[in-house]
Parts: sequence; structure tokens; C-alpha cells
Amino acid sequence: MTFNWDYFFSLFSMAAFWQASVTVVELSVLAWCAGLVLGFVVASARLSGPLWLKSLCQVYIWLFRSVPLLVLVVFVYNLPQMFPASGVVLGNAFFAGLLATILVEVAYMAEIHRGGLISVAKGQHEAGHALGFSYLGIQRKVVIPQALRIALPALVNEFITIVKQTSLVSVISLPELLMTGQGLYAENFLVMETLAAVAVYYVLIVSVFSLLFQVLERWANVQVKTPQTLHDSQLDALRQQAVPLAKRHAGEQHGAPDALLMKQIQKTWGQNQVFKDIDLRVAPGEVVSVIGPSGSGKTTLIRSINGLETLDSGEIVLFGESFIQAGDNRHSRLRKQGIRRIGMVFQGFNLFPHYTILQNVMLAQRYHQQPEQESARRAQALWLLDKVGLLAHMNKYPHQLSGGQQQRVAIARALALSPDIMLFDEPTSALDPERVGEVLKVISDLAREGMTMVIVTHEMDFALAISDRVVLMDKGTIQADTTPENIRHGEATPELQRIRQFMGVNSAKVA
Ligand SMILES: Nc1ncnc2c1ncn2[C@@H]1O[C@H](COP(=O)(O)OP(=O)(O)OP(=O)(O)O)[C@@H](O)[C@H]1O
Repeated sequence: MTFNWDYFFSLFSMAAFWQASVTVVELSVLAWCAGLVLGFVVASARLSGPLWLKSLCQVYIWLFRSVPLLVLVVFVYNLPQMFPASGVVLGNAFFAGLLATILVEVAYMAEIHRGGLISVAKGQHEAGHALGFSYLGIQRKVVIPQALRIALPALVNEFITIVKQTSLVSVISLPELLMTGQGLYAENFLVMETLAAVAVYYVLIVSVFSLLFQVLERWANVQVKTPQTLHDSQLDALRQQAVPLAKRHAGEQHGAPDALLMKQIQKTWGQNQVFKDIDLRVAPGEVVSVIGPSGSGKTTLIRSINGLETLDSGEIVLFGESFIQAGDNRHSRLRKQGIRRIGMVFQGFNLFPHYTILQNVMLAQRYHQQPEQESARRAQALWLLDKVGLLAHMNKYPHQLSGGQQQRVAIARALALSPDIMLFDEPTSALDPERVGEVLKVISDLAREGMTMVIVTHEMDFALAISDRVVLMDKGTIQADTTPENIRHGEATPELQRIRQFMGVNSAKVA
């Protein structure tokens, strides 16, 4: 038996096949888009909805991943027998096939989205929270763009699967590619030639969409962007546009309330009591370093100040106004307002990897839609980046910077909302030793400018050099709270002995 090439090639000028190709593309694109959106909704509900909704989503995914598409297509097409009213839509083979495909794809794509969503690091959510974003704001600006990028290759793969699965819809007589071919070879018996042409049509459709998706994946992949460092001439031009951030160091005048007051704070993790009645005051403009052995609760303390940890009892007051109380509503207006007065710098930087450095710094201002125009926001962001010595890198992405540079961007980002208090959680712990100095210098500059700061640090010399007070935490309590001057020269009390010993300070030697 010979292959009839003339017949084979004639099938590529046949209108019925091109019409069938359009049907396949329409069915695939509509099913994919619906699966993309509804799958995301199901995945989000499964991850963060109430228990009943989580269970419902789980049952949906289990059911529709288990039922074969072919069975579902026939079932949906025959539904009008039970519900005659549905015949208006489901009597049409295209809509019946589309609905069955969507039902299955929502289940598959929900699981792909779930993988993307849980891959977004916890620190990304926390960075959004620290910039005062609402839950939805964090999802929109931080989580969803990253989750979609992570899930994109799997989502593209799902599209290809859908294209091929459309052939199953031939079972309900929808004239897609396979059925068109079947109609032909039933008459002329040229099965091989007809099916070979059907295969080529599928390969063509998949190839065109693969190319389109490749462009999309390339656009979305920040890892392949070429790093751009600006030249001196470009920097001079940008500096002309830069405008300093308005100073907002609140309440430094005499008699002003404490910038931060922690009253009788208690917290336990299971059996572990991390705080036993912590009381801490920080005056406006004061720099307080928190030191202590590993596991003494320093990080938990600083995270509690920013509402990232809950309290079992006690209260946190900012500039005389109650900010956080044990058991209060995490979404209260007072909390949200307070969080925007606090800038937080994390040990692991937590920059947003899908935004450039400039976009990272501008994001919070854009989100909160402050009255300034976009150009004013940009001018301030340029100034902040210049202040931390990174203007030349403004168009790069976080992964294109060193750890020290990333941490300096994180400081600029936290400063962009003109906070009244800056919190630093071991800002240099994740850095190579040669990068530590550049970050400490930026913090020292802020201290000189009068910024109120609470710094958790293991850098003892740095703490002594820039702090107004050093606080030693251990065993859930504040064991010492004193000035660097006292630590160096004060009369030896048990409290001073303890902090000197911990800091490795020999008072006689230092004096
Ligand atoms: N999410 C959590 N769940 C349970 N226990 C926790 C959690 N976070 C911290 N802890 C516990 O709370 C205690 C204080 O932890 P924390 O991270 O605040 O200490 P730290 O002083 O900052 O330590 P280090 O200097 O090593 O960073 C530790 O015993 C730790 O195991």
C-alpha cells in the first residue's frame, strides 16, 4: 500500500479542516482562560478560605480529577435529558464540550496555582504587611504576580494538553479536527493520510501557541533580564530630578510621648514562654540596640512591634496612641495606621524579586496613593536610592545585586513611607563580612539624622557606637537596659557586669 501524497497535501487547502482548527483553538483558549481564572479562585479558597470552603474545594478537585474527560463530555451533553431547560446551552455540542473541559481544567489548574501560591516565600507576605498593604493588596502586588510566574511553565503545558484533549469532544459530534478526519476516511478509506494530516494540524496549532508562550515566559522571567548599571552622565541627570524625602521624625520636642512603649508584654510559643512581662520605652530620636543570646526572643520582640506576631497579653503604644493590644483585631484601622509609621528591615531583605530596585522603593507609595504625583514619588525614590548609594543600579532586579546592596535597597524601601520609627532585625546577619560595613554605615547615617530606631544586632561594637541605649534580653526578660557610656565606664553592678560579659567589653580596657 502506498501513501497518497497528493491526497495528503490536498487536505491542507480544505476549508473544513481550517474551520475545525478554529474550533479547536476556540475551545482550547476558552477552556484554558476559564481554568486559569476559576482555578486560581479555587486554589486561593483552598489555601485560605474557611474550613467548609476548603473542604468543598478539595472535594471538587478530587472529583473532577478522577472522572475521565470522555465520560464527562458525554454526561454533560446528555444533561438536557434530566434538565430540559439546560438544553438551550448544552444542546450545542461546542458549549457542552467547553463546559466539560472547563470543569476538569479548573481542578487541574487549581492544583498548579496552589503550587505557585505556596512557593511564594513567607517573607514576601511579611514585607507586604510591613509596608502597610492589606491582605488583598499583598495578594495583588506581591503574591499573585510571583505565583503566576512560578506556575507559568506548568500552565503552558496544560494548554497543550487541552489542545490535544479537544479530540475527545468528537464523541458528541462536534466537528473538530479528529471528527472532520473521521468523516473523510469513512468515505475514502485513506485512514493513514487523513490521520497524518490531522496530526499535522495539531502540531501546527501547538507550535504556534508554544512560540507565543515562549515570548510570554521570556517576558515574565526576570532572571534573563540583562543587568543595567547607569553611567555617570545618566546619574548626574537623575540627581537633578531627585528630591529629598520630607523629614517626619515625629514628636522630638520636649514633653512628647514615647515613640514606642511596650507594656507588660507576654507571649508563649507552646510551652516556651518567650516574653515574661516585657516593658520597653523608646523616646523619639532614640536608638536602642537589642542584644542577647540566640533564642532569647529578640526577633520575636521586633516582629511583635510591627504586628507580625500576636501577643498573649500587654499593649504597644506608638507616640501616645494605642497601637496593638493582645487579642485585638489584626485588621483594625489603628493597627494599619500604626504599621505605616514603622519601617521594617528584615534579616533576609525580602525584596520583591519581580520588581526592579526603583519599583521596589516606589511600590508602597504607589499602593497608598499618597497625594504626590507619580513624578514626585519617583523623585523621592531616586533620592533615597542615591542616599544608600544605589542609584546606578535602579533598573536592576534584586537578584542582580549583592546581599549588602539588597539590604540597602530594603532600607530605602522602608524609608519611602517616611516612617517615624525604623526596626532592624539582624540587618547584617545574612551578609558576607566584607558587606556588613556598607549596611552599618547607612544605619549610622540614619542615627545621626535623628531617626528613632530599634535594632536587633549581634554587632557589639556597632551597638556601642551608635546606640543611645543597649538592651540585653535573656530568658524572656530584659536583663539590662543601659547606655553605652555606662557599659564602658559605669560602676560595676550585676546588671552592668552581665551586659559587659555578654558584649565582651572590658571596662578598664575600654576606659
Ligand atoms: N514561629 C515560631 N513557633 C514556635 N516557636 C518559635 C517561633 N519563632 C520563634 N520561636 C521560639 O521563640 C524563641 C525566641 O526566638 P527568636 O527568633 O525571637 O530568638 P532570637 O533571640 O531572635 O534568636 P537568634 O539570635 O538566634 O535569631 C526561640 O526559642 C524560638 O525557638
